[in-house]
Amino acid sequence: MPPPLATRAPAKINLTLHVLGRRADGYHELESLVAFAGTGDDLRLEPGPRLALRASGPTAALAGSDVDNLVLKAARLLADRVDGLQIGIFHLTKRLPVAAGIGGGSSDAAAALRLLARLNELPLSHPALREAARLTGADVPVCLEPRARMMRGAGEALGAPLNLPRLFAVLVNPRVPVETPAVFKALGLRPGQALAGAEHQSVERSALIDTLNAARNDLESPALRIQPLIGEALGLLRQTRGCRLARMSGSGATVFGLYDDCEAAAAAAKAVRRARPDWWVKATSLR
Ligand SMILES: C[C@](O)(CO)[C@H](O)COP(=O)(O)OP(=O)(O)OC[C@H]1O[C@@H](n2ccc(N)nc2=O)[C@H](O)[C@@H]1O
Ligand SMILES: Nc1ncnc2c1ncn2[C@@H]1O[C@H](COP(=O)(O)OP(=O)(O)OP(=O)(O)O)[C@@H](O)[C@H]1O
Repeated sequence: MPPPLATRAPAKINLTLHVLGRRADGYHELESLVAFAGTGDDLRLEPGPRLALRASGPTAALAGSDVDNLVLKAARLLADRVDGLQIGIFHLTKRLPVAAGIGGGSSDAAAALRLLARLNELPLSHPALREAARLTGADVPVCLEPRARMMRGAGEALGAPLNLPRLFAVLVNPRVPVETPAVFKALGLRPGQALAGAEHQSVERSALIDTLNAARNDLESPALRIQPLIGEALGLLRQTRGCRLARMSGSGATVFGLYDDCEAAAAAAKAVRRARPDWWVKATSLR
């Protein structure tokens, strides 16, 4: 029996995000340790002659029109590159907050490519798949095989998968969208300009949280200027018992807190929810 054509599109978390500078083409050169959460969207593919998307779930309406969905963009880019590609109708269950720095759209697009690869018996290393991922968006290549790893360049240069210890986390999003281009713009780099103090850092497995504490997210302060609720979310996490690190993911507004065990993460999520019942708050694990 063929394997079921369904997959999870997990949230992407930038445990670190160092901006090295801005390239001549306007994109920023990054160095980011990326991990994936136990929470995410779900995608299913029903094979058929027509490419289409049916989106449902609590945040589906926020993701914009189906024709502009990154799931279809990725599928079209792959169909343009592989003769006779078998396609079908995608069913997306959308739960992740949108424009939230946790790569929801990117992970959905990567999930679509994984399902098309499975249906067409293409390896994930297939050049057409890699190219379709890269052209869909900067975060899509790292989401193609969602395992913790270093991401460099504009997102296209990926390190080998890392066996990180499981991290217990709370994700908090104040339910305000933050647009990625605006945050990069607020960083204020000219094309060709390096970010002062930018240096390469290697990440060791041991004492991972201490290592993470020595790193940072360079998009945090420009994003905070655009959306001050990010600061409130960070402040709330820092007040929770046992919070070892609180930081923003990607270009925001989602922030994450790290804890030593899942009980501490669950208690912290409860405390944040009590303070802000209107926010999206999720206790999860990252790896
Ligand atoms: C901030 C991160 O989430 C970190 O993982 C990603 O770099 C952003 O990935 P993404 O949302 O998939 O980005 P894209 O949709 O490809 O690009 C959105 C916009 O972000 C800016 N952008 C993105 C990635 C990058 N390395 N440099 C950039 O300057 C560009 O202005 C681009 O027009
Ligand atoms: N499947 C999708 N899910 C969410 N947003 C989508 C999707 N397809 C297209 N979009 C559009 O993409 C934009 C970015 O949404 P997304 O949730 O991927 O942002 P993000 O989490 O900030 O991404 P990143 O962390 O990669 O910067 C939104 O403006 C949204 O309208």
